[in-house]
Amino acid sequence: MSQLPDFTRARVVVAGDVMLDRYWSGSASRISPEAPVPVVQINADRTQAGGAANVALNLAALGVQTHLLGVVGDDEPAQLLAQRVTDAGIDAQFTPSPDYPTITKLRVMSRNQQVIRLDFEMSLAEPGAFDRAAFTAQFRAQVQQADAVILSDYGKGTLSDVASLIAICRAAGKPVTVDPKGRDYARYTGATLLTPNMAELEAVVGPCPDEATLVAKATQLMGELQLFALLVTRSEKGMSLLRPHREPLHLPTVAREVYDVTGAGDTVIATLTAALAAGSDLETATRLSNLAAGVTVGKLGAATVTPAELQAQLTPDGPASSESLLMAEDALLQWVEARRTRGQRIVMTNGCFDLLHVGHLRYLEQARALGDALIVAVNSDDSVRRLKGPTRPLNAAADRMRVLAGLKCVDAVVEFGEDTPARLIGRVLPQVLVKGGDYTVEQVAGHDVVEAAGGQTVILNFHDGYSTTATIQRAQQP
Ligand SMILES: Nc1ncnc2c1ncn2[C@@H]1O[C@H](COP(=O)(O)OP(=O)(O)O)[C@@H](O)[C@H]1O
Ligand SMILES: O=P(O)(O)OC[C@@H](O)[C@H]1O[C@@H](OP(=O)(O)O)[C@@H](O)[C@@H](O)[C@@H]1O
Repeated sequence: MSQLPDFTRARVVVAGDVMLDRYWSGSASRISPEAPVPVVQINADRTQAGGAANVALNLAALGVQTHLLGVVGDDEPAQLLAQRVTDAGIDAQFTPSPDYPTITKLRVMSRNQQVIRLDFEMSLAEPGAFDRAAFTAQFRAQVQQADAVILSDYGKGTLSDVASLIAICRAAGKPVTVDPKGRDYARYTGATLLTPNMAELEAVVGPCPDEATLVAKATQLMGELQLFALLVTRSEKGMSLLRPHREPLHLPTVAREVYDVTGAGDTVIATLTAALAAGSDLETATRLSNLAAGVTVGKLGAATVTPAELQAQLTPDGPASSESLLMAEDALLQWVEARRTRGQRIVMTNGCFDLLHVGHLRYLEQARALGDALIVAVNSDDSVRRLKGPTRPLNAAADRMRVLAGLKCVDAVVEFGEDTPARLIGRVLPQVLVKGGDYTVEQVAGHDVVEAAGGQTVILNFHDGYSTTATIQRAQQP
């Protein structure tokens, strides 16, 4: 997939805890004479839509026809919030709650850092906080015209009868994604998909110290709640998509720089649901949401992502210098992820490539033809010495890799230090793993993990008469 779905044809309803994010900023150059606290001299007051309203902003920034339902007080923050969402082209219906404040998060900032956050809120779960029947009636009406629904639960009480809202979506046959809160997940039974972050999930299923435990516990929860899927967002570890009877899909983060992670979860659920509503399949929608989160964490405050920014993540940069094909392992994983998201088939092979000869070239060209991008993993100098003896390699790893990177058929080059690249292959999980004809499939390091993940191992024909060792021997003859 190299094109984005057409988000403008999607119509999505967001219901949940809307809030106003307020930022008071100024310099902090002295400590108060009254108490050991910094004095911030405020010179800027900025407001932004937050919580469920930030989810709506993220949808609108993608071009989605967005309808927002929430509860606000009778106060200045309510007016500011209404202004922010209307400016973004969102159709908002706010149910009044005159005796309660509009939920407001006031951050006092200095040098782009929070000095303190002040929350103004009272639980909207209390009976009589707002006209719940009117809210539900508006929700029901909006759902009928929607392609998909998002329930953005920050535990403030707007969604305290979330089970009946999910039932409305199900009866209307509309997908409903939920950003959950609290410990009682039974109330989300029957939702299409939940997007807890790690802390939210662990609060419900207990500690998940490793990926296997996470998958086991999340899979059990998914079954109990009869979900279609569960997407666990894992901060700097990316995200994991779980579906019944399917292998988990673990996506590493693609963030190039991380500045402020506030609201990344809002971006995830908005992008994922927008893509589903625009006709993408769940795996593509998840990959897009991961790319979008990678963009948003590079921005200050709760932020949004435009289709142009998302498209830039999908579009390869212009002609790269061959040096840029030399990658460290983590950079390679991000590179792989971006290509997978574009639907590319990744091919991987490995070797020492000490003296490159035409047999190598033919085999690498054939390997490249099996997919859309070829990664070559190269043994480090120590690894070559262990395999081939103390006189090898003739060329240092940096030079061997640089020569490979100059070949037209090679798209990425990475070094590995172990005797075999099995661990690295297990991280990359190429769709096609290739070796030359001097191996059988069973002898190819990493073939088992690649095949378990649905990939294939290919042994290419051996080109007789070409070998580095034979070339060295010829050169040594008097
Ligand atoms: N520190 C980080 N480094 C890189 N990516 C991050 C980081 N924090 C969040 N992300 C991205 O944002 C997504 C959502 O963030 P997460 O912290 O898991 O959820 P939430 O914002 O709901 O607490 C992650 O899946 C990841 O793609
Ligand atoms: O839950 P509390 O802390 O009371 O309130 C929510 C806030 O922490 C912030 O949570 C963020 O989302 P993420 O949770 O970072 O995705 C965004 O929605 C902000 O707009 C919002 O102010």
